Amino acid sequence: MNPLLEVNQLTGGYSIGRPVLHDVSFAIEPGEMVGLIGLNGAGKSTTMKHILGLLEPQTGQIRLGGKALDENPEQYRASMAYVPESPILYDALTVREHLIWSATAYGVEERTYEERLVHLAKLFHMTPHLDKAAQHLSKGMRQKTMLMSAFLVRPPLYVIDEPFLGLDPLGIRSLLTFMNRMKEEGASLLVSSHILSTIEDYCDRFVLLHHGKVLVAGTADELREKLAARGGQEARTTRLEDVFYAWVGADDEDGGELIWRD
Ligand SMILES: Nc1ncnc2c1ncn2[C@@H]1O[C@H](COP(=O)(O)OP(=O)(O)OP(=O)(O)O)[C@@H](O)[C@H]1O
Repeated sequence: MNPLLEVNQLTGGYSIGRPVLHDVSFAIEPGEMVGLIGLNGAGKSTTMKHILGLLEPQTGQIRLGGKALDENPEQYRASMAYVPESPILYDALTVREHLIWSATAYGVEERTYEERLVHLAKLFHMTPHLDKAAQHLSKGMRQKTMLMSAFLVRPPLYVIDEPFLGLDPLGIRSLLTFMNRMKEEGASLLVSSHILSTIEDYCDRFVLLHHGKVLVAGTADELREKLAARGGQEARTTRLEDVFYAWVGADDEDGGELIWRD
């Protein structure tokens, strides 16, 4: 199967000569959910901005459906929906108006829009809030509005940055349920999070970023094996989150450059 998204030896960031990302490579197959994991400042959002085309690679390439952004910008952009870390909403527009705007921008037919709207509003417990202006929404409701706008569209790829912050436990469960459903229907998802334990059971694979480099990538079992092979035998039984953060935390204390060796 051809990957839907290919990030190939990406070096990039905000200014030439001072890259934030160094030689980052990973791919996502159709129907796969991949967790992009790392500490604050590891480069997760920067990687996503490159995938969206908001930043240009200094070296390396990104392909979506086999094509780079400049080969077919319209198709590239229409093939993904993005949920940013901090909700970006128009204060004066209601939740419903945001959803209509999103459906229109992506060409979702009216009947399909209505069906999806009812389902998503129910799932995220937003039915009573659909006609509230964004400025009157709570933080979690703002986040849910962004998520619903993305999920209305049903693109091949979802890029979701820190989706769990601000959501209550019911919201987190609704989101995980829906992401799983999208995955089963063949969509691909790239989800960044610090909270590895929340997505450990949902992601097919993980890409662990540290100081802008891919430290290690693979399934949860593969990561455990690799970590255990480094001498941490407890990695076979401990939660992946504890193993990973103990490891990168120790690296930061040493001030050393941690490089994964297979
Ligand atoms: N707009 C920007 N201009 C210049 N540097 C930036 C900008 N945004 C982020 N950076 C830098 O890029 C590096 C990676 O930041 P990034 O936001 O990608 O990390 P992250 O893994 O998403 O972190 P967090 O978990 O805190 O959201 C950091 O050193 C940060 O200071």
